[in-house]
Amino acid sequence: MGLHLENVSIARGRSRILEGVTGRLAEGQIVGLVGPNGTGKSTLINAIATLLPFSGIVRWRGEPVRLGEIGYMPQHSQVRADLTVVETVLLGRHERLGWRVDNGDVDAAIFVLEEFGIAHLHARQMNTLSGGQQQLVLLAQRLLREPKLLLLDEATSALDIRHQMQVFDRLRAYVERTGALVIIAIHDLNLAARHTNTIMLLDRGRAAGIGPFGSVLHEDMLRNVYGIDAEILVSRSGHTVILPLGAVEGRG
Ligand SMILES: Nc1ncnc2c1ncn2[C@@H]1O[C@H](COP(=O)(O)OP(=O)(O)OP(=O)(O)O)[C@@H](O)[C@H]1O
Repeated sequence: MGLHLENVSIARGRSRILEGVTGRLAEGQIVGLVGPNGTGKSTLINAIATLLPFSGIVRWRGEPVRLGEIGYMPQHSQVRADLTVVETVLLGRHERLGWRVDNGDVDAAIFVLEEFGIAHLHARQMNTLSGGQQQLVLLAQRLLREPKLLLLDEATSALDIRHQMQVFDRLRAYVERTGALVIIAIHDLNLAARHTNTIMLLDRGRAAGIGPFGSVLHEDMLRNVYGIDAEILVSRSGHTVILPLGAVEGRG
């Protein structure tokens, strides 16, 4: 059944931030939500997560979204409390844990940390980690919940290239194991081309295209929406690569 969006619109004051966003996103895939700065990606994610009032329809598996049942990681997520890494990951299961944490839960938390290559940090205080390390821990926390709908707002923006690939490999394995739908807002179009199944392109609050990368982000679309001239190449290993050539003159 997946996620169904119909005419999702949001206005703030006089400005329309989302306008008539419509589309169906099937389960069992990674969807890259892309578009230039300020085009409404975070707003759409927040609307799906029920954190913003909107007009239109959002249905997950035919029902309204319930925030407690999905995974959601906002842009610039941080942990301010005085917690260790493993405690932070365990908070992903807080409804289930109550006052008792059993060994099975700790093992599961350590396992997710191992998958992200950061199990060696398990006893560190969160506030002693780098921004990228914190981002990995918070992703591990979201995955420990095993949500069937996972909304990630630029969740790999602080990561080096190896960790970005590691995160997408883990998300891919997670999607294949659980049949979940992962929607990730992302600026790096080459990363999106490599690791997502479907692209949802926003252009000034409207859905300008939904589909496989090549059918949405062709050279004309990059010019019209992003204001860049670019070549789209196929690498020796058969992957799509966007090579930006320059900004189109006269675009703000
Ligand atoms: N609280 C707010 N009040 C008024 N306008 C807002 C508010 N929050 C966001 N906006 C506006 O809504 C538009 C969409 O913002 P949003 O953060 O959703 O874009 P985005 O695509 O996620 O951008 P970025 O890629 O820069 O993170 C922007 O023009 C922004 O200025």
